[in-house]
Amino acid sequence: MSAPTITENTRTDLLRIATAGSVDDGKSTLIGRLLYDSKSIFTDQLEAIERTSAQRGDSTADLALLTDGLRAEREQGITIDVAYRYFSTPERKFIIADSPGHVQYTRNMVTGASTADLAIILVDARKGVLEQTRRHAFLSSLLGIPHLTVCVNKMDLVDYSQDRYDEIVDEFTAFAAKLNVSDVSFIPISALRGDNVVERSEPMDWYSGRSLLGHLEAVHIASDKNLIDARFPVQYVIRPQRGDGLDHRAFAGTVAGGGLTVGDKVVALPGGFGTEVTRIWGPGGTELAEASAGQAVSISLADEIDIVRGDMIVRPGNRPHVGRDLDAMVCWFSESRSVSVGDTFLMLCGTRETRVSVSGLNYRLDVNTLHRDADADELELNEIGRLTLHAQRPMMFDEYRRNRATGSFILIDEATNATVGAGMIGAPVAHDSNVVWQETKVTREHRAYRGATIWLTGLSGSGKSTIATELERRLVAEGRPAYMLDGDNLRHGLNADLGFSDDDRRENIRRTAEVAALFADSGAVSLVSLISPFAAERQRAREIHEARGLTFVEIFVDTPLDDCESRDPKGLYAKARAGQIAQFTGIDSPYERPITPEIVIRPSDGPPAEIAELIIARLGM
Ligand SMILES: Nc1ncnc2c1ncn2[C@@H]1O[C@H](COP(=O)(O)OS(=O)(=O)O)[C@@H](OP(=O)(O)O)[C@H]1O
Ligand SMILES: Nc1ncnc2c1ncn2[C@@H]1O[C@H](COP(=O)(O)OP(=O)(O)O)[C@@H](O)[C@H]1O
Repeated sequence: MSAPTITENTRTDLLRIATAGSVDDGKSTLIGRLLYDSKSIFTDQLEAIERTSAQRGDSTADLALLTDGLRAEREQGITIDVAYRYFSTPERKFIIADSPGHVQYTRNMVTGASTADLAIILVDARKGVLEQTRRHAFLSSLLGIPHLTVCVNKMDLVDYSQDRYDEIVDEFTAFAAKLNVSDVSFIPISALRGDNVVERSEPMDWYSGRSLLGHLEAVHIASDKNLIDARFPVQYVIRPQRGDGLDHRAFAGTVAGGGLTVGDKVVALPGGFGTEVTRIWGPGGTELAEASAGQAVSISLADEIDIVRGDMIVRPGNRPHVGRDLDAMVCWFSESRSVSVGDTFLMLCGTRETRVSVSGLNYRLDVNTLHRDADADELELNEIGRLTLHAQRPMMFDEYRRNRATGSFILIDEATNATVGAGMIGAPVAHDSNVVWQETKVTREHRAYRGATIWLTGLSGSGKSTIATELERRLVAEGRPAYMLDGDNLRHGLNADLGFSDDDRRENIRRTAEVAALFADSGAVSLVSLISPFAAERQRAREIHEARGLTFVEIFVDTPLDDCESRDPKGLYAKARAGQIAQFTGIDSPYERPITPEIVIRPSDGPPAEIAELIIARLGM
């Protein structure tokens, strides 16, 4: 049976709208007007509103009752802070997140707006651009909402004055220039009277643009989505049940970027093992050929890899950052506690949860002036600042501006389980600049042995590990401290978060070089057995040693690819040839041969034991 293909799933038929503004700005009325004039209100609701308005003696239906009714519901159950209203026209479907404008505005706006395509900012024509307007505009830009629509409301109360409107447009434009928003539109409206909401306004014939609804129907959002970076955070692992026809485990989740197609080569992070997508199911179990961002699907993979909730399936050549240190803009929500350096929280980033500690508060931002206060030592309710966080286990993430789903997280108070903050990731952090080198009193002269690093490089199966094992055995037998640092083994622990992309291999080599240098510094002989395919990285490993006065010996285990492949001790070449492992060195990932290694070993040099003898003799150990 052939699976149906979804070629175009950009979901441009749905527009998610966030609204910002306080009750006084007429937000409820505006939403009500949109629903009312686009005939989206259910008749029974409408009758109830007309009844209530009549009871109050109002001459027209008070549309704010539509959303205020929701607010009353909300007050009973504190969990729903953001109300979602749905309506549609023949052009499009709309979801409006109505976040109440009270004291918790940051939380509500962040919660309601984080997936929004467009934010409506309401400005009262009489009051103009207020502190709150700037705050909302800033939050919208921070949240990466691609389109901003400023509705200058209550135009009827300023006699539909074009001058007043132009003044507000100029003032807002001047502020927005400092923000990172690419698309800002302005519409003069009267939500109460319906001017330019759904129908064009007669008294404002000087305005030639679209009505708000016309604008919402027309705004182009297809190109806003990240269709490039395939990201599939695993939410659940579905194990096969007897008789369900599933012969493999399946992994359920929502595609958080790009798309996945049956047959795609993928890797599961942080483990980094490569495999292939074999099947994709949509909701209700329909089999699909592909899935794209926003779709909830389950997938199965060709290999039985150990994947758990919180892991991420991505394409081998396009990976998110994997790391434990990151920099983020954090909005603080908690009334009961502030955040400062040293605090710990649970971080939920996509489906992955880990404990984090705050390792730096770089600055607190004044959202009105955009001034950065670098002296701030905490963030309180509704404040926004840039924090550096250190996670207990590796996190997979993208920069927020690249992917809002994989670039955001929430912070949870471990004691109360309350969500206390939300963050938008700026960048990974390489190291902590506040760390200084701690000198020790024990120098190399005090140690019984001078250490060194013997670095074996070569293709997989070339014999690096076999030779290193022989060397280790001989040296230890002679009482020399020696320790083998094998690529495979390190990848089970220290380097478990790394895969086989060029970047990950570089990091793998860098870390291993650092560890080898520490062992060598302690007086041991580090026996590194790492493919280490890049000349520049091997050179860096050498420099790490030489900078500390440590001996570094590069041994090139020069076994031709054909020999390695016919040995194939782990069956990996066969898998790589069958396309089951991507980026395999020598097959579809490069190996740069060393030009001037200290020693070159060839298969004709004899069995591994003899080779080890030879090396020890050559090095005079
Ligand atoms: N795609 C791909 N390419 C190369 N190797 C792969 C790959 N996937 C898994 N493996 C297994 O991982 C071992 C290599 O790890 P290294 O840390 O030495 O590699 S590297 O230095 O980062 O290039 C290597 O072990 P060795 O055979 O001992 O070298 C393989 O067993
Ligand atoms: N000099 C050699 N001559 C013949 N076979 C070798 C030699 N060195 C290693 N081998 C064999 O080749 C394979 C190499 O595997 P391994 O040492 O794990 O390579 P690598 O370190 O590159 O992963 C082993 O099965 C080993 O017995």
